[in-house]
Amino acid sequence: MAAYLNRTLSMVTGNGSFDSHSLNDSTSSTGATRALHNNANDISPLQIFVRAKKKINDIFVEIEDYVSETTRFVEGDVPISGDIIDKAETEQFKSYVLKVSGIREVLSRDHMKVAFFGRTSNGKSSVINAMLRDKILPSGIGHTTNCFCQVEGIDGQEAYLVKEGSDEKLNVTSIKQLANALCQEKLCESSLVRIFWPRERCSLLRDDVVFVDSPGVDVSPNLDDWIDNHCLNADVFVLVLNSESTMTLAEKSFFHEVSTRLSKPNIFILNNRWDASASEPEFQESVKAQHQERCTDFLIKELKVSTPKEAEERVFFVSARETLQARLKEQEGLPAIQGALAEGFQNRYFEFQDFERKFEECISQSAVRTKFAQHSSRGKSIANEMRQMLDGIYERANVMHNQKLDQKKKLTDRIANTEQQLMLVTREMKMKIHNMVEEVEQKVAKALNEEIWRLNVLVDEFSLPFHTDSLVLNVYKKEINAHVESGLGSNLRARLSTALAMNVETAQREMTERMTALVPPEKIAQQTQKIVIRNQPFEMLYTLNCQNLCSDFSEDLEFRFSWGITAFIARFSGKYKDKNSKAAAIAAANAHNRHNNSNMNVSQMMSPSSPMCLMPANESDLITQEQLSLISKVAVASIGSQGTVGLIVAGLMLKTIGWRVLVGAGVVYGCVYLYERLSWTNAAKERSFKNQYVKHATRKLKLIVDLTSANCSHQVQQELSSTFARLCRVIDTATTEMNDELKEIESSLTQLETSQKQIKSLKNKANYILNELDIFESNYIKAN
Ligand SMILES: Nc1nc2c(ncn2[C@@H]2O[C@H](COP(=O)(O)OP(=O)(O)OP(=O)(O)O)[C@@H](O)[C@H]2O)c(=O)[nH]1
Repeated sequence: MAAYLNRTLSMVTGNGSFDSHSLNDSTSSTGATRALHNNANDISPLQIFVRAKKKINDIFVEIEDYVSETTRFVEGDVPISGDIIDKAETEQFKSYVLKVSGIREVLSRDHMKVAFFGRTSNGKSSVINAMLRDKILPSGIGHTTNCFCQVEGIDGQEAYLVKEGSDEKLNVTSIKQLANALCQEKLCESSLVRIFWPRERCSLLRDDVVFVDSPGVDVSPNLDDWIDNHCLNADVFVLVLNSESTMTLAEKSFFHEVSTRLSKPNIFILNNRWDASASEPEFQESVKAQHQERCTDFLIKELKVSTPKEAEERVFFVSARETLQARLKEQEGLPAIQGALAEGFQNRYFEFQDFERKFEECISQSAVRTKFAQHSSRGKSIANEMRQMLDGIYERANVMHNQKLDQKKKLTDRIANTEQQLMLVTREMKMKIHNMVEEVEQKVAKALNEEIWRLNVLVDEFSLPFHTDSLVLNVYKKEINAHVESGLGSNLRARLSTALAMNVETAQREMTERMTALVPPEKIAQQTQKIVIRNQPFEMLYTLNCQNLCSDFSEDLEFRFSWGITAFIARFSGKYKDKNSKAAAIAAANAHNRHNNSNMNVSQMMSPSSPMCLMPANESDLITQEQLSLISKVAVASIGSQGTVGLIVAGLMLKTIGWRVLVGAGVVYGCVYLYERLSWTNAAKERSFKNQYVKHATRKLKLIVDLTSANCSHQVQQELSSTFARLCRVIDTATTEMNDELKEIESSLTQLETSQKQIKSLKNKANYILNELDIFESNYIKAN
């Protein structure tokens, strides 16, 4: 301080008078202190706070953008957010938005706060006014300030004040009434009146310093309220003492209270009214030394807030009134020393400036450290927490990415394998169906042939009363047709159906097992409805339709003597008839093979009108029929001439054998005839009818053996093919689903990769912010 005083004293003239021009020069720009300080360090201490505030504010703008971007990302941009980001994390990210906006809010209100305390009339308001170079706060003898008055800067030109709990902007001249203890309108001691003063008018306000004036510590017992309401965020405390007296217990106990509530508060002690010492120069040094010792002891020993070296720099002897007067004159363009100023004004003035310089350094450092260190650390912890959460999200995204890649590979292999296997299984199944169909065809043909061979047994079982009456006979024919049809059907069913159904079911089961093994079980599980083969077991339909088949049956119930000539002719012609029937059967079978139409209705095919039935198999059959008709004619002609021939034969025989033998033979012949005639009863007719029917039905049924077996094999083929087609559809659906799933996985992979890139970029941003805060701390906090 001595060097500083020597330097500044050089501006004072040799005869001890104050050179106001020198002072004016130095204070004309930003004030003497700042000018000196700027020259020395090239930067105002307060500017450190201003720059630090701007810097941390810029960083928090970045943090706010970063937090919003990250929140947007976790809330909406990540398509599979539910899998890699849980709700709690999303909520946590959202909470950072509020936290950062809260910090920015506090940051915008952050300023350097200096609070003035001391007994009434010690000159607190005067000191503030002197520092602000204007008579802003009311001052006067006695108890003037009756509430807390806070002076802060505003950007506009108009000063105004606002009472606590009100938004009304009051004229600043009313501060004289409001804050004055003598005023009618009483405010609570701890209430606050905020005075907004244009920044342009005061450099300290421009640099974000806020001044708080208080009522005298001796006028109120509510010191706790004061500390809670006005001291906790103060960066510097100024204890304004009256140098004409000594520090009181009230002042001491207030600061004791402050130092217990705040860790190492920055306290300056101004021994104000030091101009009074000029009137008693002989005691000046000893009083000063006494005050200095008591003050430093108070800071070092009692409050324990300063080291001895620091305490030396915290105690000043000033005159606020003189400083204010000098500064007001300077602003009016008048010399600062005009008027009656006590001896030693220059020293007191420069000491006031020295106080201001130390105060500026202290408040700037303290505010940067206490306020911005906290913000910086909060910013770091937010960025760190977010980076950690993003690390976790990235890790989960990575795990999921690998899982999806694995799923993609498995699915691709599965699809390729399914397609390949399906081709093989299809070939195998076609072969199996073909073999089975052939087997069924053979079995049915064999069984039907056997049943036809045993047809007489079935016909013999028919027991409806027989009568030759045409009406009764028609009903009889219908019934016997029905009997044969159902009998054949049930016999075939009994012989074939169970084994066939089992074979079909086994084939279907094997088919189902083979096919379903090609796709994942869960895909099959979704389609069980489609896989269920059938509710009822497979049953073969044997379409015989004897009614139509034997509709052309016409019985011959005329009596015929078995030894008569007609019978011989009939027997002879019967050979041709049999031969003809055989040819027709061959023709029908050929026609069936040619058409190979298994769907053709058997009855349709075998109806009398069917060309297949009537048409001979080939030209040679036609010749045979013509020959037959010729033979019949010869036979009839023979019967017609049998009387003449008989007489000739009888004559010849009579001559050669003798008449006795002939008579005997005639009697025997007659007896045989009689016997046959008499035994031609209804039962015999029925037998004859049934025999004829069996022959006819056998012939007809043989014609449809191939067709029926083809029909049956076709049913089996239909059954197995439809099962196979159904299973193919199931596989198709499953493969389509797998392909869709593959597409989904591929799209998820793309999204995950995009998300991972975004997360990486967000992590980098967090690192950038952390780095910015590190630089901020090393530039502004650790450097202080
Ligand atoms: N001689 C002299 N008088 C001073 C000085 N500072 C202030 N005063 C006078 O002391 C009286 C009280 O000054 P204030 O600034 O009102 O004191 P205060 O501590 O704010 O008082 P309250 O507001 O009542 O708490 C006023 O008349 C001032 O002019 C000084 O340095 N020297």
